[in-house]
Amino acid sequence: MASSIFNPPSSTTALLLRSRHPIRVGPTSLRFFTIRSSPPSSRVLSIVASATEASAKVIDGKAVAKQIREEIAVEVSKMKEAVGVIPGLAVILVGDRKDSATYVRNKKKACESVGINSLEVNLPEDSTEEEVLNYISDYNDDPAVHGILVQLPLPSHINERNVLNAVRIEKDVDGFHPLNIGRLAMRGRDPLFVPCTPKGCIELLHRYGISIKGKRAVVIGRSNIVGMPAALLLQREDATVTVVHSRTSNPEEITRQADIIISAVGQPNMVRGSWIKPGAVIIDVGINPVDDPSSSRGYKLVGDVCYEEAIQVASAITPVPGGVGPMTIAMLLQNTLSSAKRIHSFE
Ligand SMILES: Nc1nc(=O)c2c([nH]1)NC[C@@H]1CN(c3ccc(C(=O)N[C@@H](CCC(=O)O)C(=O)O)cc3)C=[N+]21
Repeated sequence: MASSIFNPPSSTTALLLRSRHPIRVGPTSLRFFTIRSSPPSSRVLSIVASATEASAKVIDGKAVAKQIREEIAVEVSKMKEAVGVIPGLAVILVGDRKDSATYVRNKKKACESVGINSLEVNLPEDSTEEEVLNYISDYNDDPAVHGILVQLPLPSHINERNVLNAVRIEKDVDGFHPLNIGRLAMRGRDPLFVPCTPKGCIELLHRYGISIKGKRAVVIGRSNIVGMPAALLLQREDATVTVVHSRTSNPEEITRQADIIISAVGQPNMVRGSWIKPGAVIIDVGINPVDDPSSSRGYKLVGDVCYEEAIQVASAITPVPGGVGPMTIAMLLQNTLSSAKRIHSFE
């Protein structure tokens, strides 16, 4: 799979070309350069004044995800042509949480858009653990299925650990199996799959030419599905990583040292402008519904980071929606394709 560093989608190409250099992570961001290089005439002074209310570059996850889907579609048809195999993703949804149903529908649509087969089973809320395990076992043995995803969260009477352990690691496209996580944590070892959301965060940094090596990174949140694997991935990319969590004293002070911030806590607008070092790059994983009577849905989605404040301080930031969310799904498709390739020894 092509994942070259200077390979942004068409809508961001212009921005990157204009800036000539990739974004510098750290206090010397381009906007300060603009200010210093302005001659001191009164007309220019007003430009300088507005430039100090700088605004960060917006990292367009939706556009990058679209480009990745296009790349995957090409690979899927190549594979079909060469070996007659179509990658297949099986999604297991238990219960009728509205948000989960929406995510599953979006995953299905995304599969269709790139030519991946999607199988879906929607089990009732009161299904037993055994019933869920039986479906997993069938998909484990089904040669048309290359990836299995059990939508989380599961109803509380089902043991998540037993369920995730049951997915064959060769089909664990979520990357949640303990053996995949264990390999991710070890130097000199490689997991078969990297969890989709953290992988999407790193892919955004790569595609925007933001270097990670030697940078100070702070991950806010330590969940098994985002925070912890994001910290492991950043460390594999040679960042110096600190994890800030609910029991951290001075989270603001620690976060302010970061060149790169990945926030995955699920608290709307928790990270304020004062938490951010000027020029830092912010990847906001939070997708938090907050009441909004002016919206037709009655709510809107906001991130963990107070966007209006952050955009004044950071050099680049992902929006919510349109940032990490679409990348999560693109990475799921990528993992499913690479699983099918590996199982059929293609490439
Ligand atoms: N086994 C499992 N794997 C997952 O990957 C998984 C899961 N369970 N459970 C739930 C979370 C959440 N998740 C999202 C994926 C895409 C968007 C997404 O595309 N969001 C859009 C907005 C969508 C909207 O407007 O409602 C965006 O941010 O632009 C959001 C959330 C995957 N998850």
